[in-house]
Amino acid sequence: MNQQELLDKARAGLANAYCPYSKFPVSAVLLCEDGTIVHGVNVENASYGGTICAERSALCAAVSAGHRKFKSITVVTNLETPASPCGLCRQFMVEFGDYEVVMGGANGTVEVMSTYKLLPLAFTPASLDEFNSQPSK
Ligand SMILES: O=c1ccn([C@H]2C[C@H](O)[C@@H](CO)O2)c(=O)[nH]1
Repeated sequence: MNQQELLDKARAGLANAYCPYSKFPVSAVLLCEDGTIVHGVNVENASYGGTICAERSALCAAVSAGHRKFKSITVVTNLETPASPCGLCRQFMVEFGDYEVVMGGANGTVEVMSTYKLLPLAFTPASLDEFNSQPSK
């Protein structure tokens, strides 16, 4: 599946976003290593704090279905220029390694980064592995 097809799928998903409070739909599409596509949208909550972003929504759906390796995540909003994932989503994304983050704007602009580039000096599972292998632990 090429970049444009993923962007189109993500854009189609915007209609499913549940965002009655912010009215800011976000849609994400994960391309899993085996080619499976998993969608996610932001799901807001009357408590506000219970809101889950589209990126984390997609990752939770993918992991729940048994996927842990990803080639890319494609994120779109209705902003003209590409919006980039929030800090919490960056941490959530990097948990599963280094893969492409494709951000698409409504004006057709596309920005491509990676999970590692979006979160420099990230705290990752490797940090805990290092700790657990310390003899002094
Ligand atoms: O990376 C982000 C940033 C924000 N949102 C959602 C959360 C909320 O529903 C709305 C406004 O912040 O956008 C996402 O889905 N992903």
